[in-house]
Amino acid sequence: MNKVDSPQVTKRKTRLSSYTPNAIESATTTIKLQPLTLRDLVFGEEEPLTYDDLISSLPGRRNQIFELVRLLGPVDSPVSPIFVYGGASTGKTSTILQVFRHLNRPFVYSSCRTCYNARQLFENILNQLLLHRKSEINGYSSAKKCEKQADFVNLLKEALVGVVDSLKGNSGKSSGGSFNGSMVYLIFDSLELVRDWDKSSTILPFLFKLHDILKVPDVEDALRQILMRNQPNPKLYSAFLDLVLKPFCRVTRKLDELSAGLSPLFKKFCEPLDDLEVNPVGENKRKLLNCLQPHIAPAINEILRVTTMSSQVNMKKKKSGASDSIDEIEFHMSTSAKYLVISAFLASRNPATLDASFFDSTGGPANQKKKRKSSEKSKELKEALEEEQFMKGPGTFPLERLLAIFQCITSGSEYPLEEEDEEEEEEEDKSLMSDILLQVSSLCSANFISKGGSCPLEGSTRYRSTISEDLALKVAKSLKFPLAKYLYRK
Ligand SMILES: Nc1ncnc2c1ncn2[C@@H]1O[C@H](COP(=O)(O)OP(=O)(O)OP(=O)(O)O)[C@@H](O)[C@H]1O
Repeated sequence: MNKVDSPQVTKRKTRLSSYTPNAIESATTTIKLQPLTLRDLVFGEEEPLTYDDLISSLPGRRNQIFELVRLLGPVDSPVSPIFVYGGASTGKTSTILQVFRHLNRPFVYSSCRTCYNARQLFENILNQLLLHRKSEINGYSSAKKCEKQADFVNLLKEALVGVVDSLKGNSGKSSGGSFNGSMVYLIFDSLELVRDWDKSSTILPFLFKLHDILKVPDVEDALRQILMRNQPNPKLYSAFLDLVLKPFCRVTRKLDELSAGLSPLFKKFCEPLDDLEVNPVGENKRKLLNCLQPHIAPAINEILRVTTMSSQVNMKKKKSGASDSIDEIEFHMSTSAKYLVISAFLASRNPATLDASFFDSTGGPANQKKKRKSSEKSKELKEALEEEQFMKGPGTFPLERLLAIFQCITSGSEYPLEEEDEEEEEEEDKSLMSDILLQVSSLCSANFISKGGSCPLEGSTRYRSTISEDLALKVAKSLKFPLAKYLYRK
């Protein structure tokens, strides 16, 4: 590691300390000392990087840095969503975070690797915007409970307005120093992982549309004017739009979709009326709303279904692409490589402290009954681990742990590597262990396992499984390996 890299790693940790698993304890200490401030919305506490330092901190990324800075534009200028993609560990995250450090602009960073469901992702973003950190004091609870997209939009708007006002009020100054602009950028890392946990396939299109959805108040007036054109009963239609335009605009701003969705709903709205030229106000308007209410949600759902249909088709295509590759695994991946994939998955998913309880001396799953008998203490341990696992997401592990799990699950006579006679099996075992590093390296290249930076304390490289539970279960099924028995469940 060269001299430029070392400070970079330290500084990145400072900015992201509240999201990285290892920093939970130090984060707790920090809360007691200092509440979060607006200054925590910019990268770290150190001085911003100069452009030259930025370029030299990321060799080979000059063009990408230049392009990113260009796309982000001058301070406080509107920016369309930017999608950054590229091979694993090619510096996407580092480049983006370092660019923000250089620009010294406020941002919120959430990784879909550590936030592995919609609720965690939404709450993580809101926590940062509301300068809220989970801690012992607040019982590790989030600032807001939020699971649904519609709730998230409302809470996000509220939080953004608050932050932007504060940023403006601070005129870029805070106790920790200055920062540029009064705009907050939302950065989503490892977005591709959303496909693994969002079975409804609505989160990705939603996130890509978030930029538009948040602009709703600006465009609502324009949409209203367009929709009002040629309406025979403008007062009635205007009253109707008062009730429905806002919730509909959260789902789509496309005129064709809006007109198609609003038209049948307007008919329902008119049903109880004898006189269509009426201007419903007060009690009358409330009565009409009550009649309309049961029809609003289904109509919005229908629009949502239509707007996400095309994305779903794309997703399905991608998914079928993925299942093709799963089928390919059936044919092209060796038995030992499959076991390695499963071992890595278990190492990432299960807390290391529970390894002993999952594997007995013969490599089989440990006796579950024995585990259940073990009293209050193990219950507490389980709860603590559950919390820990929840905070961490898929964990990293050293090579030794991977090999230990691999050995355990392959040495059990119940699940032999191949159906061979004993002598051949021994030979196979030897050659397996000798080329295992090669196989791990191949799995890293194929992106089944990702290789993280080395831990400065341990000095050894750490790995992480990148596959979803679905894929792990499919690989396990092909080996007739009972993966579920080895998985730590909440
Ligand atoms: N061009 C580069 N210069 C210096 N360090 C780099 C460069 N590219 C990657 N790295 C280092 O490699 C490691 C992985 O980088 P990073 O996490 O930014 O990659 P990524 O593309 O975001 O990875 P992933 O695909 O897993 O999301 C980091 O330690 C980072 O500092």
